[in-house]
Amino acid sequence: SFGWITINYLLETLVKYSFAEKWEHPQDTEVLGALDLGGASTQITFQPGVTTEDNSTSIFFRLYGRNYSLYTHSYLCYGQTQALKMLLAALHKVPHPLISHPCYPAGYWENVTMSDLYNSPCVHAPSTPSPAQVLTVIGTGDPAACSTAIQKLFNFTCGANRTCGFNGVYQPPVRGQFFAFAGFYYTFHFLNLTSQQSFSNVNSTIQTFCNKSWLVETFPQEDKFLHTYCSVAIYILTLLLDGYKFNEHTWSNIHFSRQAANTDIGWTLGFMLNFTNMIPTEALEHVKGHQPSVWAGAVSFIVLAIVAGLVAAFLQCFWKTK
Ligand SMILES: Nc1ncnc2c1ncn2[C@@H]1O[C@H](COP(=O)(O)OP(=O)(O)O)[C@@H](O)[C@H]1O
Repeated sequence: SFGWITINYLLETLVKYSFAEKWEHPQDTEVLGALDLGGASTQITFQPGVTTEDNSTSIFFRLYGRNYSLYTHSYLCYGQTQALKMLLAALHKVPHPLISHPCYPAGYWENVTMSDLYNSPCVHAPSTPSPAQVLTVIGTGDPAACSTAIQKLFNFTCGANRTCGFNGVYQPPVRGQFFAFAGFYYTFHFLNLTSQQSFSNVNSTIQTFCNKSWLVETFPQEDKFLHTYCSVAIYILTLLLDGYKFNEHTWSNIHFSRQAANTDIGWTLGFMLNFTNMIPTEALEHVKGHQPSVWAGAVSFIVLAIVAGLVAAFLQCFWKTK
């Protein structure tokens, strides 16, 4: 998606706009980083503290008369839908039709067909295709095993003398404040974790939730994502901590948000703002009008001239008739 590039224009503009109520660039403010978790891919963008080593992960642009150089990368297949698919495929012991799933609640089960599971380029289909075969997924509600299984979806090795995100992708150390939205927000909102809770609080809430058995009565509202919240919560922790290398100290720099300045955040809005050129490249010029004293003098002169003209016309008529 275009989002991870344009979201920075959007966030910066909206946040600045909400503070200043003007479309201009206030001085000495930092660019906010953006963390986006979509269905198919996840994106990270921020202004690094060091010059980036790798041009394929850098973007440059001009905004409000200033040049920006950002780090950005999009990890395809690491969006929440595709990541859960990779997890399920990894838990599938071919040709066994039962899959025990540590991230799903104990007591939960569902049927999926082989074609549902292996219909994506993010998972490798088994060598003997049997698309109609039905697989039964059974929840075991085991957060430690869930975490281990999710870790295996990532490759954390990184070449010497460099820093990485994951799968060998170069990434400078995270820096500054971040907005985490879309998939990051949905699950954390459900778990009431969007009000800057401490890292230990977040961890214990997720552990407690993941240990719950499947009792729909506990959550009376209809929610088609209910059975996925534990998997996604643990996936988010793994992605942010082991993937992007946040830690318990930098955790407080992540703001899980749906909105900035009363506007929903998402890649579509960023794309639209970028596409319609609504965000200025150059700084606003302050065009000065007249000084108030000059303006008042000019108005007084015009009023006096009109009055004098009317008086002269009246006198002229008066003398004529006399
Ligand atoms: N209310 C919700 N609760 C939990 N997950 C959701 C909710 N709405 C959407 N999702 C999931 O969040 C992911 C990202 O959503 P979205 O940002 O709309 O997707 P995309 O960027 O792929 O268009 C999708 O995988 C979707 O299944």
